[in-house]
Amino acid sequence: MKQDRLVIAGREYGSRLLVGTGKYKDFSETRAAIDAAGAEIITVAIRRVNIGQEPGQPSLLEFLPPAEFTYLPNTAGCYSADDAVRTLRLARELLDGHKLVKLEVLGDPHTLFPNVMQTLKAAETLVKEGFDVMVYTSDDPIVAKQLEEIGCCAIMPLASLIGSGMGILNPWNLKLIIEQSQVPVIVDAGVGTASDAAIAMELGCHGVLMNTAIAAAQDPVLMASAMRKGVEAGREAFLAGRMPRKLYSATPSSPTNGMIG
Ligand SMILES: CC(=O)[C@@H](O)[C@H](O)COP(=O)(O)O
Repeated sequence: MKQDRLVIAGREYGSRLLVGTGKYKDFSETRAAIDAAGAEIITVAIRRVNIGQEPGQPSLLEFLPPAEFTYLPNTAGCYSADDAVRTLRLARELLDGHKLVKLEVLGDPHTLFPNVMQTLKAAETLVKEGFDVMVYTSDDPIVAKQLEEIGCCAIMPLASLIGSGMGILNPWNLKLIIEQSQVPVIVDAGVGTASDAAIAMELGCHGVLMNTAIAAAQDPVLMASAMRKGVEAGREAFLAGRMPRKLYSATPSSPTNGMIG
């Protein structure tokens, strides 16, 4: 198969599995899981994970050096556009002018569903300030289009609620978003196991971002490896093109021409 690369904001990646860095036992486990996942892009909650905000404390940067991974600072825990913008400006300072970010503006702490009005507002400001914005959003194709028109470099609709492990609740909406988008569509949140990741990729998503399914597995490193294979298998199945349709009638698998008798 010819080289199949994920391109985000002009940069190419070999892995289509993006992973979070929260909820692990310690930074060593985080590192081991990320290695098993083969991920190149790792997302970091600026409000929760130390990347230099707390001098003297263990820093993720020591375990996952920015020279080896593409950092994707995110705004987990932000409930307004202003908060999200402020958080990403801080990330840019901490990471020496780093531009690639993940925007999420949440609606409430119960559902962690995106507040799309505030997300649109923050996206506009961040794009104007020169950030490359990957954006977490609902699976609403109209909002997804608006975010793309604002200039976001990747659209990241949820599969289901963050941390729920419910898998893909609305493949039909995801399909609509994929069909209309000129930028990568990356499912973010709600993946529970490897088959969910494979389904996202079979639908035509360009990548999958996940955290809880790996970090909260009984064996995070083994699950990370399974996720890697799920994403790769789903991508290959998408590129291969599935048999034309599902039809509840049988056709013999072996040829019937020239049958004896
Ligand atoms: C890590 C991240 O950026 C989040 O958007 C989210 O945590 C991902 O969702 P899951 O934890 O459900 O995979």
